[in-house]
Amino acid sequence: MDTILKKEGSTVWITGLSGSGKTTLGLALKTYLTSRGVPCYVLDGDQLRGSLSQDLGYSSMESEENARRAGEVALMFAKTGFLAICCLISPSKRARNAIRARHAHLRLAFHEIHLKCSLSICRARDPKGWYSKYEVARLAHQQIRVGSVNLKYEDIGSFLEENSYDIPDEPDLSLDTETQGVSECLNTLVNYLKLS
Ligand SMILES: Nc1ncnc2c1ncn2[C@@H]1O[C@H](COP(=O)(O)OS(=O)(=O)O)[C@@H](OP(=O)(O)O)[C@H]1O
Ligand SMILES: Nc1ncnc2c1ncn2[C@@H]1O[C@H](COP(=O)(O)OP(=O)(O)O)[C@@H](O)[C@H]1O
Repeated sequence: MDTILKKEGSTVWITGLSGSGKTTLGLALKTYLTSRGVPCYVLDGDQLRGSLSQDLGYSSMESEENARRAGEVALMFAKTGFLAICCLISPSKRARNAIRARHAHLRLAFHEIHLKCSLSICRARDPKGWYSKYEVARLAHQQIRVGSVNLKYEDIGSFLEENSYDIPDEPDLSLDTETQGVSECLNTLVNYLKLS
């Protein structure tokens, strides 16, 4: 843990489909780091969408803007020495690369962690009930209301089609949450952070 402690602030960006385990792993990392005195903060897509990004829907452009905002907030935390843990679907490779570039510009480390989990397993997990809600709406040809936003089918994206999520080509770390449990993934992540 010394390596992490000695470092300046940085961002751990956890990306993956809804239900792949971003929040679970992000919170487990926070608990681990906090108990060892490492200052960290979790920025979760679900929470940001009820606050900083409540004006945004889920079209590709709006998701990119959402990621951009989360990236800028992460930078603010990282600049003050925090380890920012971002848990966002962030389906756009372009948006993730732009955030990486912003970090590089400010000489702050950015770790892209991809949670690999197939859409069928995410659907089966359905921790927030979104997949079944969307399926019901799709069958009934209804629009879906999420917070203050009315969603069109073409904007439901990653909930229906795997290819609406850009799989990272070269993530800093890829964790298979389909075959590995939470503690195994956490161990691998912590070991990676200690060495990086
Ligand atoms: N259509 C649609 N697309 C994406 N996400 C949806 C949608 N509808 C609802 N939700 C809920 O909002 C959470 C996604 O927030 P993110 O900020 O991570 O999404 S994104 O990066 O802007 O795509 C996401 O959180 P996670 O399940 O934790 O990934 C969902 O709970
Ligand atoms: N290796 C793993 N890492 C994280 N979550 C896992 C893992 N294996 C199974 N899960 C389960 O998958 C679900 C993921 O839910 P959540 O963390 O809310 O996902 P997301 O934030 O990506 O939508 C949880 O019920 C969690 O217990």
